[in-house]
Amino acid sequence: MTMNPRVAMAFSAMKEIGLSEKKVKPVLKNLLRVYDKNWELIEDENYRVLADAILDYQEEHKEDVEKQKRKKKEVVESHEDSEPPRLKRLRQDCQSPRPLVRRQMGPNFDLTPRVEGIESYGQGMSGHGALPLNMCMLGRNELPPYEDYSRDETEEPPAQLQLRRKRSEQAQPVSPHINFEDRGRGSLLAPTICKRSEREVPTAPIVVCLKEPKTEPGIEPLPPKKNLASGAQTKVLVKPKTEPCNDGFQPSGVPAAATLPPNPDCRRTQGHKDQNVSSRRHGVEALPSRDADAQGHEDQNVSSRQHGVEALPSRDADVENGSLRGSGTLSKNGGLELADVAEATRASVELASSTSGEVKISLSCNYFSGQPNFRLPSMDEVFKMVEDKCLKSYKIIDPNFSLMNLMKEMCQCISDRASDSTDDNQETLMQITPDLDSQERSNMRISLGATSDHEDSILIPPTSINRSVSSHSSAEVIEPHTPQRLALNGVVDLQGTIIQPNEEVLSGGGNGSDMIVEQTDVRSSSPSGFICVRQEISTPDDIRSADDTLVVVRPSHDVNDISKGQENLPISTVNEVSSAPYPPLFYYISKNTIFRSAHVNCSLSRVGDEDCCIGCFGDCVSSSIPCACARITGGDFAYTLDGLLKENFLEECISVNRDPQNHLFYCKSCPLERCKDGDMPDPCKGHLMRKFIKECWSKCGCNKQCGNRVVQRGISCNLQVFLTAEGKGWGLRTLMDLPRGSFVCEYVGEILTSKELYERNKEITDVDVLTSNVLLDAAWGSDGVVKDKDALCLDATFYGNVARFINHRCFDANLVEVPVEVESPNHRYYHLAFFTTRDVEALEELTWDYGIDFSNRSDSVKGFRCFCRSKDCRDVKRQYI
Ligand SMILES: C[S@@+](CC[C@H](N)C(=O)[O-])C[C@H]1O[C@@H](n2cnc3c(N)ncnc32)[C@H](O)[C@@H]1O
Repeated sequence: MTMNPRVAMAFSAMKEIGLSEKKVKPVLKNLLRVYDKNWELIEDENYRVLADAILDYQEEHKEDVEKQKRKKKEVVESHEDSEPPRLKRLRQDCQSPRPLVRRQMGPNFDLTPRVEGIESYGQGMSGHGALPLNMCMLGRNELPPYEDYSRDETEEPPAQLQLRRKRSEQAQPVSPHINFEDRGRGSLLAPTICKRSEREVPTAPIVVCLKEPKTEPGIEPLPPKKNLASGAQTKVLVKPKTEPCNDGFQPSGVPAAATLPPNPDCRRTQGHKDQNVSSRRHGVEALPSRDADAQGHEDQNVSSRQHGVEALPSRDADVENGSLRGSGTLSKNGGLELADVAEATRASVELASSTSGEVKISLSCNYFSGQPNFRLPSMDEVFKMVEDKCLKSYKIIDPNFSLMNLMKEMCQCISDRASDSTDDNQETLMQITPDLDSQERSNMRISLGATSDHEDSILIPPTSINRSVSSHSSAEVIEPHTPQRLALNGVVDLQGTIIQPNEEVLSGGGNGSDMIVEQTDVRSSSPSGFICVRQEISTPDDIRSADDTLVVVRPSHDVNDISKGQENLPISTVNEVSSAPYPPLFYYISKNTIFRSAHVNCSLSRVGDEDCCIGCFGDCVSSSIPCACARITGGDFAYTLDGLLKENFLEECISVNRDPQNHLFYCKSCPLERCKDGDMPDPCKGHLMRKFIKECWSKCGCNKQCGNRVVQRGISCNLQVFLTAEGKGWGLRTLMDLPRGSFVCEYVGEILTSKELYERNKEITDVDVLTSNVLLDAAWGSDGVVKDKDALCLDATFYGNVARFINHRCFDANLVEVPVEVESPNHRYYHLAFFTTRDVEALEELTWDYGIDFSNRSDSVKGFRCFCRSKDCRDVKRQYI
């Protein structure tokens, strides 16, 4: 049914002053009824009457329920003898549209009914001729019994409704906190909280008391429009009648004479009572609840207070305990059109908070109309239960143990931790930052919850976010950024074998135009409108949000040092080519990190005497007799005294790359093939046999400056990440001349088993994110079947170092990768180190040969179109075949 535009306008006007449709609707309906659909009166002064009525209703809710009940009871008792109980048939047949109210309005207007013949009831009660009867919150069938007094239209109405203006004739600002001043004498806008028997007693006509609104600080007065007061003296105001209310709302179609069910508010009040009492014991102040139905939330708030908790402003919270059930009953039995709260399903309570309130723990209950008995229990009850459980389960015997204190402490710890910028362990914290596209907007914020007031950026420990932050929790907000396809869609082993999770063809290269850029706009897909973030993008699960959208959150880059101080030298980032901002975000790590199941046993106990040089002292390389650590390299160290790779060693490494066919071995049962889940794995495609370096390490007697400790000392040349002009995307270059055989950097990433990587890539491929991984297979084939747990890979897609920027160059790349054992003597796990294959000049790009076979369609298409410009480019050759 289309909404009456005037109703819509009224809703909209009220919305502007913060009154929800749900609150406006019942009051408006009753006003329309009372004012005989005289919209002008309602619309006058920017809906002042309506606003007043609503706000007074809310205010009235704060009244003590018992007091009202007592009053009502008194009224009932005082009238019981004089009035027949003929109240049930009210508006059933719409036959009594008599003017019941004399419309009057003066400068001091009253909307006070004068009940002819029964005037004494009201006057006796209030002194203003008003009876303590709520009109505005009554449903249609709750209209007061005066309608039962069949009267002729021409007769004097049984009551007069007079708007009584108390203090001034001027229009007043509408405040959300206007009080009725005559609440004590039973103003009409209070919710009906009465028993069924009370309602069935004949009572006096409707009384609507409007009083001067008070101006709340900070609320601008509404501009005086048509002055209600000045022109009001002759205005006909109110005529409650028994017609079906067809004022734009959905008709109920239910006979109005039905006996009213118990008012939901009664239950609500009761429902909250326990909670209130309970909460007070904890002695904390409650926040004002924005939309909360005054009484209901008052209770809730009180409840919260006692736990040191504040009741959250809950959008739906004005339908709280029991009210859902109550409204349903009303609708069913009484056809109460106003009871449209069945869909309201949420209640939120803040449980604990840090001292300054920036960190809070809140409880949110979702329930549905299908759970009519849903009632938020007393928090004390709950806390007691949990504490008892804790005592039972965890044997916490300290009688002072308090869950509330625990939660408070937790909030405080988070707060302290989050704001402790000098923390040494800062790397374990996550900095929520803007994407680099919007780096200038550096004050990106995290909002802990959609309604959080605290929007300052904070650091959050990864573990606290991993998996827990989703669209549902309305957690941190971060601008969506553009995860870029990083490298190869598959694992490139050192020979060029690629683990291909599937045969999907990926296009694009490393440049701005060809590179496939994945736009992950989580905002658009997040139900809450917030962007979901994950801190650890370490598993396929982790990179998906609750709504199954890829969520990529990485820390921001420091353009002056992409390593953020983790390397010996700062590594700057420059873009001299385009307006594209900075590289895709990732976690910079300078050391390999085990993802989950990778079996990397680096314990000292596994390093036998034959694998270290306990007896050495100082610098092993300068010693006349090479130590045990040189055994693997044929009794001679791979490094020169200057720390460069020796010529012959380097040549061998290069030739393995350039002439792979002569350096291949084949697994009996290749873990790469096994991990693809096939019952009949394909035969091994071959792996390169490489030459290893073994560096001295902790169990060795030499010192840190020993010449056989090159890779483990880390980067020692000036490097820079830059945007290539050839369309390869970001690349790495040296800022200084490097002699041939210089160590440049190691390939650092997460260590995964090949199975894990396969699964990850499969998952990532599903969402079109390219990966950047290498296979640590340099020693495979040497001793039979490689166990799955030993088939290790490095993945720098999410966690990596500067090597993830090294682009591919066919054949004559200026870097070569060399397996280097440091901690582990068993060849399964090693470091992959890059050395220069020739002298490299400052500002030259550093490249290595990924070993991709561009002639193998399935390999090359998953990689990229090569822009290496090598005269031996395999991709170019393929095109000319
Ligand atoms: C390990 S990443 C290198 C860094 C990458 N350019 C970046 O911007 O992050 C590998 C990716 O760079 C691009 N790339 C590397 N070498 C390339 C080449 N010779 N030609 C074209 N694209 C290349 C490809 O997109 C490849 O998937």
